[in-house]
Amino acid sequence: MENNQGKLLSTLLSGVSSPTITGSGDIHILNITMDSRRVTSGSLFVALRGTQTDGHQYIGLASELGASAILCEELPAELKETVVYIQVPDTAEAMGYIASAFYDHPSQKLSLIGITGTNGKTSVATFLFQLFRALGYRCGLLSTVQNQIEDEVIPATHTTPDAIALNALLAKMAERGCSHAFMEVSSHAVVQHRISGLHFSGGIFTNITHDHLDFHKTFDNYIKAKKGFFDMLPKSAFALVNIDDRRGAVMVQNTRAAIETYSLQTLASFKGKIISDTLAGMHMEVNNQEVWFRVIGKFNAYNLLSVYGAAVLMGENPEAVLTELSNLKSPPGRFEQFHSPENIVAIVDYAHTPDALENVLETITHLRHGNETVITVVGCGGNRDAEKRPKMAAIACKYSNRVILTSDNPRYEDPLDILQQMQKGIPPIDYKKTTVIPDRREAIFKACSEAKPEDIILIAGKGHENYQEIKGIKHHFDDKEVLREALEH
Ligand SMILES: CC(=O)N[C@H]1[C@@H](OP(=O)(O)OP(=O)(O)OC[C@H]2O[C@@H](n3ccc(=O)[nH]c3=O)[C@H](O)[C@@H]2O)O[C@H](CO)[C@@H](O)[C@@H]1O[C@H](C)C(=O)N[C@@H](C)C(=O)N[C@H](CCC(=O)O)C(=O)O
Ligand SMILES: Nc1ncnc2c1ncn2[C@@H]1O[C@H](COP(=O)(O)OP(=O)(O)OP(=O)(O)O)[C@@H](O)[C@H]1O
Ligand SMILES: N[C@H](CCC[C@H](N)C(=O)O)C(=O)O
Ligand SMILES: [Mg+2]
Repeated sequence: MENNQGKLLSTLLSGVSSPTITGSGDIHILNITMDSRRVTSGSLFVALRGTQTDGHQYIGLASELGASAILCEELPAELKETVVYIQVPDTAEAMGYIASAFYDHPSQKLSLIGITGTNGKTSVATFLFQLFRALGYRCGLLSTVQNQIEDEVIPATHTTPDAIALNALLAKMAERGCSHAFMEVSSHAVVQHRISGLHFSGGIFTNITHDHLDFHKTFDNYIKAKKGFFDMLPKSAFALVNIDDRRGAVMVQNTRAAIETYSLQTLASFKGKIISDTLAGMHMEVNNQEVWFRVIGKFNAYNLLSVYGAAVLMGENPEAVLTELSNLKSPPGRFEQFHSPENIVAIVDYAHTPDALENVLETITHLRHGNETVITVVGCGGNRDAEKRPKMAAIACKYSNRVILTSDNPRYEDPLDILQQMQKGIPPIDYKKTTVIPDRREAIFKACSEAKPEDIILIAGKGHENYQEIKGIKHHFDDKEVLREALEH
């Protein structure tokens, strides 16, 4: 751990392949940071090439602020005698190994399970965390909604934190006696080497569909990013993949880990079948054993199956696992249901990709008894993959009787531009059922005022989020809060 004496630089570099050191490795590093604004005396400053700027520009500043060592890809023109420079081909990758060493390799002290895929990461990680706690283990969780060490909640800023924050959190978990940690592995995290140097006991692949092409540019790159996680798994780990997803096999093509599969459609190590699915619960067969779950929807059948598989692969008793799983509730903002006194059903869900929206709406379609009206309120995030905008509007129309298009974190874009791009996906025949209400609160109120008893409202895209991000400022906004108010109105 970080202490007054710090860590010997040469020890920190032991996992880094062929670093070129200018100066002596025999100095003590008190902390590591990739942000010059956080450099203090005795820091190791890591120069990262980012999307907005290049950390190499801040090397001079970092040494003025007291950095005793600099990790970089290119040496600065002027070297300071009092500073040690370590040159590596990829600073982001090296930072993973250094962060791990700085915190005494916490991932080796726990059973660390990573979950990757376009949708379902938070759900699976949270279910695993809840399950293993129920089975009596001390556990940690790293997720989009929040990080958690046993009962202590630590706010999350990313789905997968940067390598330094990540190792610091894992170290805290190990220190508190956690035996297990469950974390989401985003595709950004793989590409940016946030997970380099970590020791995983297992990896889970949920699915891959359209998202984040603003960052990865092509679908192929996005697949490669996710596959990168399985490529790095050690031989001792398991790689549990959803083989109903067409890319499931590709994910584990080059992995050294033991390949295991789950499926609702075909033979697999963990095979499930949905017997019935209603608002009250889901009845399934899991490896020939019948079980009733509180969480519902086909997508959750996949999530539960992967959780069951992972737990069994970690040596847990299958029956005990199913008993505990059947009691679990959905994580915050994942198909969360609200029932008004007049019996209007409203669902808040974090579906913010075409695939997630389609899954949720298909689930709702299955749950309908007959003449209920389905009203969907949905928007798309600003400064994010624009290709999903018309697709999500089209999907909302396909499955709903009424669609209200609204704003979802416009960030630095004009909300009306985003809405116009969404509208391009609406087939002319559906124009009549669609309304555009940029103000999300108004949109939710409108949906609730139109709904009659038994109708189903879906509020999609923000789930657990408690803000609306506009021009760099996060204004308090909570779909659930507004919904409760609107339903009582
Ligand atoms: C696109 C992306 O992933 N960006 C992340 C990245 O920032 P960046 O590459 O833009 O960094 P930059 O601003 O160019 O700066 C480059 C370097 O210079 C340094 N710098 C900069 C200024 C200065 O004065 N001094 C200085 O040293 C910065 O600290 C940085 O190390 O590195 C930062 C530090 O780790 C992250 O906070 C930031 O996440 C931003 C906020 C973000 O929105 N990320 C999203 C897209 C993201 O990561 N999402 C995934 C998946 C979400 C999902 O589940 O779907 C996630 O894991 O959360
Ligand atoms: N296995 C699944 N397959 C498809 N859709 C799913 C699955 N699980 C959940 N979903 C849908 O996707 C939404 C997001 O789920 P979840 O938060 O678990 O995904 P995530 O992968 O963590 O997303 P993010 O990339 O934002 O972190 C849910 O609200 C639900 O609509
Ligand atoms: N982690 C995802 C979440 C998107 C959620 C949606 N509400 C949005 O803001 O687009 C992202 O940052 O792309
Ligand atoms: Mg998530």
